[in-house]
Amino acid sequence: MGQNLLDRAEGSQAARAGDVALEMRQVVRSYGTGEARVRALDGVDLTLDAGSWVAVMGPSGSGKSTLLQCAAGLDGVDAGQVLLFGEDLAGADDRRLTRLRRDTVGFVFQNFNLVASLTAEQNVALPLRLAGRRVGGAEVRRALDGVGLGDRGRHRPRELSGGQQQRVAIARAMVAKPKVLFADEPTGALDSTSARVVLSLLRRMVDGAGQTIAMVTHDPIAAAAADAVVFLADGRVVDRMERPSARRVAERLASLEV
Ligand SMILES: Nc1ncnc2c1ncn2[C@@H]1O[C@H](COP(=O)(O)OP(=O)(O)OP(=O)(O)O)[C@@H](O)[C@H]1O
Repeated sequence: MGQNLLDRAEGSQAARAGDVALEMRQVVRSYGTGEARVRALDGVDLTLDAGSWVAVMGPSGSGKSTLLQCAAGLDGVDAGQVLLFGEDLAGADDRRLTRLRRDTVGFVFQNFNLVASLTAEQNVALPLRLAGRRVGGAEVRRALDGVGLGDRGRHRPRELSGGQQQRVAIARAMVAKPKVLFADEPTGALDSTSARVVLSLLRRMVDGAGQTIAMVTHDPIAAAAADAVVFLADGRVVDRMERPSARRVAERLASLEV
């Protein structure tokens, strides 16, 4: 990671207006070989402004999860460029990528990915501990307070509802103050009430803390909570909708799925 990116990652997570958080240029990512070769991403161009929230939608197999993995530096690309705050991930060695993942990006997954044997507080503190940082109890409790779970810090995941577990996962992602949060189906396993709570937490991160979110979802209602929706089909961006409504998103998605 370049010093420029490190400086910013270590400073405030709030981005400056006009910054571009993520830029993908003609990104290609294939899997398999020979007959079985699949172009999961087939020339993706995508720009994500800092301080904005973009949902990624598309039919099953259209490349949504692959896009998120490549954008976050969890997976490499075959061709094209991925720039996070202007820094080309392809040019980053393993050490730089590790620091980038630790300092600049956060993740939230559909199945929460909490450690079953740890309490909510320990789960929230884990990424910082693994990164060798001292973690204050107050910092962890503030993060849990922020997602409305200040009284559940000593509970283990199995003692929490799905919605509460996802809120712990959000607190865990946010305690490191990432500039960009990548969320893969964050409401996919939740009932509609819990989903609404999670979506309002994500909105607060964007509006309150100036963070940037890229979120894969199948749910038009979740997508409508974002500032814009990008539609993928066959590994390409085929449309982008600003200020989406659930109805318009559902209609556009249906037209891609036929
Ligand atoms: N590790 C892999 N090995 C081989 N093929 C893969 C791998 N990961 C993804 N693919 C293929 O790449 C394409 C895109 O997959 P991806 O998971 O990104 O789609 P998606 O839009 O997220 O799908 P879904 O909505 O079903 O989760 C699919 O054809 C998939 O089969």
